Formats: sequence, C-alpha cells, structure tokens
Amino acid sequence: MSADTPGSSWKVSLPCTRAEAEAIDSASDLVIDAVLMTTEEVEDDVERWRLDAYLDHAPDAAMLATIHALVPSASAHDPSVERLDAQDWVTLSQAGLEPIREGRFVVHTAAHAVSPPPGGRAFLIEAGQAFGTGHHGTTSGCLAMLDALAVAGRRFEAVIDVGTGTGLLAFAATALWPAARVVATDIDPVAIAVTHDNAARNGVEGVALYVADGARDAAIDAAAPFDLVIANILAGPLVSMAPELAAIAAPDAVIVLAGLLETQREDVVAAYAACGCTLVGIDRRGDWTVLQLRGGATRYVPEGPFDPKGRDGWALDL
Ligand SMILES: C[S@@+](CC[C@H](N)C(=O)[O-])C[C@H]1O[C@@H](n2cnc3c(N)ncnc32)[C@H](O)[C@@H]1O
Repeated sequence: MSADTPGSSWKVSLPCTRAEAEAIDSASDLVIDAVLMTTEEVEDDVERWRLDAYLDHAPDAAMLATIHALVPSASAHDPSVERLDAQDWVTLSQAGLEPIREGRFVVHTAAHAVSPPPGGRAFLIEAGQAFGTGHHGTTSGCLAMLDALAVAGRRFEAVIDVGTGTGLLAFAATALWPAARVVATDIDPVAIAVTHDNAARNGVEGVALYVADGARDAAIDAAAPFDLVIANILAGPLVSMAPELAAIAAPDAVIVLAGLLETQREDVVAAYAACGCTLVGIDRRGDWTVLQLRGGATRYVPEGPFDPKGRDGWALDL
C-alpha cells in the first residue's frame, strides 16, 4: 500500500482482545492492504483492546471480512467504518503515538518530533510495517535494561539484536557502546529493509543487517561470539531458540530476553538454564517481563538437531 498518498482515507475499527492485538503486532507473514494499529482501550483491563485498520480506499466486503477475521472475538460486532476526508492517513495512524522516554532515550515519530534529553539520544521511528516504536512494554523494558547496563558501567564488544523489528534496540546499543560491533537480524525481510531506512534516517552507521530465522545462519556464526545478546521475540520462539542463542553467546555474556508474559517466565528461564544460562534480573512491564540472563562460564555447544518447534511463536501454548 502506498504510504505517502495524502487524501481521503478510511478507518475500520473493531474491539479485540490483548492476545489478538499481540498476534497482529507480531505477525511477520500478515499480508493486508492496510496499516493496522492496536490500542489498549481501558487501562487496568488488559482484555479490552481495539484494532484500527487504516486504508487509502473504501473497504469492500472482502476487505472487511479480512479485517474481521483478524479478531475472532469480535465476530458478533459490526466493524465501524469511518471516512477520514482529505487527511494524510499515515499521520492519522500515528497521531496517538506520543514520544516515549526510557533511560537516556526518547523515541518519537515525525509528527511528534522532540529534542533528546541532555546527554541522551532521540530516535525517529515511524509506526509502519515493522514492530518496535518503543510504545510496547517489551521494547521499552529492553531499552531500560540496556540503559541500566550502561549506567552500571558494563561495556560490550559485540552485540546482536535478534528479531530487530524497526532496529531500535540495535540503534540503542550503538549509542550506548559506540565501539561495539552490532549485528541486527530478523526473519522478516521487510523488517530488515525498515531497519536499513531507520538507520539512515537516524544517522546510525555500522550495524550489520541479516535476514535470518533465529541464530542458525552462517553470517551470524561468523560474527559470534557476542557478549550482549538481545532478543525481543515471543516466549515460544525464545524457548525454541535457547540452544542457538546460548551457542552464539560468549562466556558470561549478558542475554536480554523479552516478549514473554510473566506467566511464561518459568518456562523461558528453564529452557535457558538447560543451556547453561542463569537468571540475574527481571523488569516487569504490566503483564510483560524482560529477563536478564548470564551465559555459561564456557561457550555452550548445542546437542542434537535443530528443533524448529515453537517458531510460530504466539500460537504456542506454553
Ligand atoms: C516483538 S517484535 C520486536 C521488535 C524489536 N526488537 C523491539 O524490541 O521492538 C519481534 C520481531 O522478531 C521477529 N521474529 C519473529 N520470529 C523470528 C525468528 N524466528 N527469527 C528472527 N526474528 C524473528 C519478527 O519479525 C519481529 O520483527
């Protein structure tokens, strides 16, 4: 869909559950001719979310059915369809995205440009085809954890951000540890293209970008080991990737994991413990939990064949 055509646009809205919103936000294979935005409608009621689909054409019955199919819990609701006259739908879809501040970082859209705090760093990240504007607790929790590591005086030489989305966490790593080699990967080629554009837009240089499923990739192997491994994906893929992420971690590496609910923490921690990693810290953001682990004293060597179970992520019942 052309993202830069001002003029009439349409908004289709339906209620949804948090699980549906997370699935939509995280889906890497969703093909739909609309920009999808999910919003928590009622603070303190995690189940009441809303899906807004922005289109640059009037939705036909097939498009309405496609949008409806994304939120089965709303099967009894008629979608609200609103025509937004002579406005730029991209700006509209981002109108609610206020800048977020986390540690020394501020993340903003062009519609809400802000200056960085003193000694801080601002990143311009537009909402669009990749996940990671900083508004989600998993991303902001990772930003906070990275900032806290720097405040504590930790230094890293080689950093990898697996499942980079918009590239934001990789960019934060380059700001905190300018001398580090930084690698950012995603299974979704669109996310890597978005990260490439975001790097240019933010003057970030030197981040090596790879399209890869997890860490089983020759280019990642060649760049390993990493003394900081970041992965904000989802609990299912994180569990299934434990051996490969542990294997690319240097001895005593810091591993930051997010995308898991607090209720999934035990399963994720157990999967990494089986690969020699120890839990050293957590940051709770509502129902979401960010983990900080330490890699084993020696580099982990995976046993057995690669097990892709759980790669579908959000559908996995942990
Ligand atoms: C929840 S988003 C996080 C994006 C960003 N890192 C952030 O913190 O905002 C998860 C990202 O992981 C990517 N992803 C999902 N499965 C993956 C896999 N098996 N290997 C690599 N990336 C994956 C998705 O395409 C998506 O961009």
